[in-house]
Amino acid sequence: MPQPTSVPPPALNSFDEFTRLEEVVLGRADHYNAHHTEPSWRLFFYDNVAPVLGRHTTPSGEELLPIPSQLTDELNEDISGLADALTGCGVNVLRPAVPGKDVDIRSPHWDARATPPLNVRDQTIILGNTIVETAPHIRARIFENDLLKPAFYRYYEAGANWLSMPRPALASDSLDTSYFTRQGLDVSRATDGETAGSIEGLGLEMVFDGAQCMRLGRDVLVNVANHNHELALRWLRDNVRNLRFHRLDAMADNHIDSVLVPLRPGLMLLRSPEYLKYLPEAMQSWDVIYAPETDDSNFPDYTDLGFVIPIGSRYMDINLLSVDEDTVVVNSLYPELITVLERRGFTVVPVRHRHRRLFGGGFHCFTLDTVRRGGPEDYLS
Ligand SMILES: NC(=[NH2+])NCCC[C@H](N)C(=O)O
Repeated sequence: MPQPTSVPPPALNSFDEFTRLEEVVLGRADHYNAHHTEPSWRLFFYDNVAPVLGRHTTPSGEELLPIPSQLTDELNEDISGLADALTGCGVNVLRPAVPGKDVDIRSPHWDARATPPLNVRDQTIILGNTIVETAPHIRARIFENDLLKPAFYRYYEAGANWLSMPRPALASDSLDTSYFTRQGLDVSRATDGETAGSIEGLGLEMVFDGAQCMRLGRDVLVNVANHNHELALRWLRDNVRNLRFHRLDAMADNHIDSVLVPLRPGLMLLRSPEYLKYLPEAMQSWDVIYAPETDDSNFPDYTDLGFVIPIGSRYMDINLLSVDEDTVVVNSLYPELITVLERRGFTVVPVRHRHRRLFGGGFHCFTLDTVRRGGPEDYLS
């Protein structure tokens, strides 16, 4: 009798954001029941949370802000919808391991409630056949990739290369606040009450998230907004020799995937014309779809739920995921964008995603596209 043959895992191959998607890791929100709003978290989300900090801090200085379970349940329901849609498009969907419980972590310098592996785009960049684990900014995320290791070993066994940026200590002086201070903003709402220890002689560290990159074949755009990021760009250039890294000078505080999404060679989705100037010259002549206006009616009303904090902006839904150069998965709660994309000839797969502003991620953030068909093409000449 013929033996059933087990299909070998595919080779890691992901150079861009738009060629045919074959395999993806999709995040999960199990146990996402609190935001630990300690200083590294507040600084990371400062653009969005500064206006509500203070107003929402409890008198006891409690930093663990509970997320109502209804919201996490609804988020998981929407993520299941995304999993089904991707499977329906013929994409193989892998998931991170489940945390199993709430996890409190402690380093020699601080402690934090661990963040579940939801926004898997953030702590890893796939550069061709190389897994690059990045250097977390948020303390609560320092062990997040452990839950992706089953997937990473699967690709490693199949021949992938695997690198990690030096793990930052995230001590009290590690993070650069200059992005905000350059704009004349007071960062004390983020940094006040810091209880982490310091390390003598350690200044600003290499700190960087995968979602600060956009991949375009042999070119990678890299948002550098401060010295933490500057160190990481140098590390990328030194360690990944086969690609060209282009510095985008402070296009955003950190992540750029709710500002810019390349849709196919020569066409990109961009938040607004003011962002064009940050892009490499070759991209400035690309055709652009600007993100259409949306209004508050597309966002849930949380007033009855008591405390919730928006860590994502109203632009989160720019953050779509391409299945191929003609097919995109878009939040059904951004109908204005769906209309524009359909008019441009795209096949849009609508998937509902309600709580994107509370968990800081859209479909691009929730996914790590590990296998796409494209190679190290030159899209910039
Ligand atoms: N990979 C991600 N988590 N991206 C999300 C970027 C969100 C961006 N900071 C905004 O508020 O619009």
